[in-house]
Amino acid sequence: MTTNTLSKHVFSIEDFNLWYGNDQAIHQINMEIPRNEITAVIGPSGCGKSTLLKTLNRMIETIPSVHTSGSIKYNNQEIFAKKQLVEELRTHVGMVFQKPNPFPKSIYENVAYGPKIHGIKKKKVLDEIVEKSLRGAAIWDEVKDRLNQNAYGLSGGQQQRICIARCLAIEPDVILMDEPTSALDPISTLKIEELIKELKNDYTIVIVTHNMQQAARISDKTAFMLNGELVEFSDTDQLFSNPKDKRTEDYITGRFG
Ligand SMILES: Nc1ncnc2c1ncn2[C@@H]1O[C@H](COP(=O)(O)OP(=O)(O)OP(=O)(O)O)[C@@H](O)[C@H]1O
Repeated sequence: MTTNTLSKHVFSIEDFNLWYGNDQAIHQINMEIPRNEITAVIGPSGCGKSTLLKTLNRMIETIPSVHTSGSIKYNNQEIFAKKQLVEELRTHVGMVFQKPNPFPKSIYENVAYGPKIHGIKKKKVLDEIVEKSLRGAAIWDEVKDRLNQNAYGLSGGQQQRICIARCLAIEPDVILMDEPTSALDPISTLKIEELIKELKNDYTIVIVTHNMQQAARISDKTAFMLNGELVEFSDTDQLFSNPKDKRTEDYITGRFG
């Protein structure tokens, strides 16, 4: 897989279905995720948001009962193709989780971990990557004097920005975020939201959120899912002000969910 020629849509999802054993969790989804934009995925609990997100970097395959049909192309190449190496896909498509999950290591080691695994050994190069990534995650000034301290000593919001820095250190193309602020207080949430808006200059972001206001605040496009189906996928302004589907309208006006 090469990212030399970048497609307009990072992901093209066609007739995609997913089952956990006999239970179908995703039904016939068609969707194109635009490059350098923020796409939010919203919908009630259990509608399949996380499942869809975790499929995009094939994280879902860690669950043995999962099987799929249809096609998902990343940068014009089928992610399920036999020749596609999962590790390679995941260097292009990074992920940030709901709960900050730093390693029990120093701040520096958390960020240097990915580049080291990819064979970078020179201290000077690693130092540069660590600084650039921490700056990119808007946390450099807060931690620059304590890079050797354990990341567990940071607040939840700071830990989440360390996890974003860890993700940036592998120079991804896309960042998947699974409810990245749901474990954070309002001030940390705002900081992460500001950061996400800045990151879209350099990355494509797909974010799952329970929080409709958050989707409205930060995303360019919003996908509304219900019972494993993609009900509506539109520009965020349009989806919240003038939804095309009655089910979207009912959800965003709080009639269910
Ligand atoms: N590991 C699993 N094994 C079996 N079924 C699963 C598994 N994970 C999720 N499911 C089922 O798949 C469906 C979609 O779940 P998913 O977690 O993707 O929804 P979600 O919209 O992200 O929900 P939430 O907002 O509560 O996180 C649900 O019916 C769920 O019970």
